[in-house]
Amino acid sequence: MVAILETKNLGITFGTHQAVQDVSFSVEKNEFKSIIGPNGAGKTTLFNLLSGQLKPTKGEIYLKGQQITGSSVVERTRLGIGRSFQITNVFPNLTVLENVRLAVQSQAKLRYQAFTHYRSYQKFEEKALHWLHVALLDHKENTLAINLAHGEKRKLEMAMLLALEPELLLLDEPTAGMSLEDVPAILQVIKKIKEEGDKTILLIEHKMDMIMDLSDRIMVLFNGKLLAEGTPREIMDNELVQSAYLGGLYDEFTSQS
Ligand SMILES: Nc1ncnc2c1ncn2[C@@H]1O[C@H](COP(=O)(O)OP(=O)(O)OP(=O)(O)O)[C@@H](O)[C@H]1O
Repeated sequence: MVAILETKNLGITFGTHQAVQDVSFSVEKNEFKSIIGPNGAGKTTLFNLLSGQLKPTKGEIYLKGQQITGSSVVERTRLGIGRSFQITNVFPNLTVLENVRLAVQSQAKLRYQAFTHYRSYQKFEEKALHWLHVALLDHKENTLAINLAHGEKRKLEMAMLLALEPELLLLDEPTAGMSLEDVPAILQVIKKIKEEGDKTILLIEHKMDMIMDLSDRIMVLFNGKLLAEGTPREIMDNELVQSAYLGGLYDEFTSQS
């Protein structure tokens, strides 16, 4: 197995607070790995370190064997890291298709320095329609983003992220702020991406049934430290995890299965 992402003793301190401490892990190519942990455990901060929004005060990050610890966000995007945020981030007054086409165009520029002239336009639009299809939004292509329901905006965001063609997807709580009825749709999109089989995915989520359903492996963060790592079953059976974090959620899951 090839590690697409690896961290060694990664850490960051804000003032005296060690938000992430000595976190070492690796993610294999095409693996689906989730990160769980209570509020404030350091999950989003870890993502910020991986995507380059924050620079670590300690440790190293490697992407496909290449050290990227000091690389910028743009450089990491070019190298294949794509990151979603907890908040929706779309152009409200453009249509769904226009939003995704812009992402396709910026990917072309970023990767191939292609000049975006009118002959490329049709190609960009075809690609954009493909990503809308993957994100289960094909029927909404002409809708203004501002008029989409919240769940649909998250799907659009996912389509825009996919349009950047990242090898490694960092998904930060894709169901955040969603109503319960919207959750199955985004879950369906993530499953579809997983089934296509050519993406490595790191997912932060609080919804345990979703985590159990999707993950090959799970990492548990607690007070900025990596408390445990293993298959969903290993994590469920891990007494340290149960006592430190899962509690009621664990009982809820086992009574369902
Ligand atoms: N820029 C910052 N400056 C100071 N403290 C920060 C900063 N970013 C995060 N923190 C602190 O680091 C800790 C970890 O926060 P983080 O947002 O990573 O947790 P989380 O596990 O993602 O939580 P949640 O599940 O609520 O999103 C928290 O105590 C937070 O207050």
